[in-house]
Amino acid sequence: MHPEWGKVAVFGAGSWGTAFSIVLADAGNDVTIWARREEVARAINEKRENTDYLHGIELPPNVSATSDVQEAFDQADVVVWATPSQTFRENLVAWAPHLPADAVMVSLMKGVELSTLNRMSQVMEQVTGAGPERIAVISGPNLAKEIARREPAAAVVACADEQVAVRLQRRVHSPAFRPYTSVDVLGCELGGAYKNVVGLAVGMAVGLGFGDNTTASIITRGLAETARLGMKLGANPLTLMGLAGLGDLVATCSSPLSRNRTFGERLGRGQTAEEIYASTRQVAEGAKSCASLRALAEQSGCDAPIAMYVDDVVAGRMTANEMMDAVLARDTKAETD
Ligand SMILES: NC(=O)C1=CN([C@@H]2O[C@H](COP(=O)(O)OP(=O)(O)OC[C@H]3O[C@@H](n4cnc5c(N)ncnc54)[C@H](O)[C@@H]3O)[C@@H](O)[C@H]2O)C=CC1
Ligand SMILES: O=C(CO)COP(=O)(O)O
Repeated sequence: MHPEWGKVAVFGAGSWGTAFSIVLADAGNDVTIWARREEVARAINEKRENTDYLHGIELPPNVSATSDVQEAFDQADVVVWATPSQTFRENLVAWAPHLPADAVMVSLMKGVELSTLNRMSQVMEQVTGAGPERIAVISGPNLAKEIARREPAAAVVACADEQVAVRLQRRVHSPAFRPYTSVDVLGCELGGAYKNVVGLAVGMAVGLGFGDNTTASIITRGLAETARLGMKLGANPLTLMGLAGLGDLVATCSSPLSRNRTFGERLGRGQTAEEIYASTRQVAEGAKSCASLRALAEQSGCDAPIAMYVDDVVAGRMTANEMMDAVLARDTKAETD
């Protein structure tokens, strides 16, 4: 390990927390993963594998795991959050008293809290009282399985303090993972949450049997919708054209590995959200964030038909087929309105 670096604590031993630990380890960090279940921590330490979430991937020797919060934080100067967004606040309230005072916190999560419409950086700020120089986001086209196989990929490291972003960039730059810096935390978070909702809509189109014209149209209008809300909220539109916006949108909407796209595909084939939830324990953030992004758009006076209709389908108020008809029947307008 680098002589000036502390340890990195990764909270969440799901697919992304585990895959990102490989990036961190390959970049030269000592990593401790906090796992909610002790047997997952034990499997990581003894079998060098997270059999539940990343089967068949051998973890590097500088990754260990624990289910003890204090042990996970010990010696950490960077803390990475990789749990589902909707339960993050209650988790963080429990973890915050043990958080090392100067540690920089990094969110890998891609969702907007339903009860408050807050982004994860806002939750971090509210619960821990940390300033913007200790709050960062890493986001991009990063499907966990591909990252775990060390397939080349890039992402954005965003922090309001550019020097902190540059320091974090060094901590996550591995031979297969190329990070770019940004100061646009809001844009990165919005891009990450919105692409999941658009991924659901694309999945529905695929499930209904439609082809590439349909999916390309949804991706493009999804990006327009993301940019419309993003600009209203103060994001840099170029962020939404970058890796945390367009890049992630393309990866999610094109890949059968995406849980959001798969969730949408099953809705398109006529399953209900409840049936899908009952058959998987993996998180599809868009199924919840469609409602928060819809509400955020309504609050901002922004037209957001994709978030609105996806929310209606997930909530069972409309079928995927009815959604496609409704989208096409909307009043016509100029493309750039
Ligand atoms: N899987 C991927 O390819 C990527 C995922 N993300 C984001 O990372 C975040 C985590 O996703 P994944 O790791 O993929 O999810 P996952 O479903 O694979 O794993 C979630 C992890 O959180 C834990 N967990 C679930 N509920 C919890 C609770 N109430 N309290 C504490 N821990 C809890 C689970 O035990 C599991 O370890 C999400 O916001 C997702 O959008 C971001 C980039 C890539
Ligand atoms: O965020 C991701 C890829 O960047 C993962 O997407 P899913 O959550 O849809 O699998």
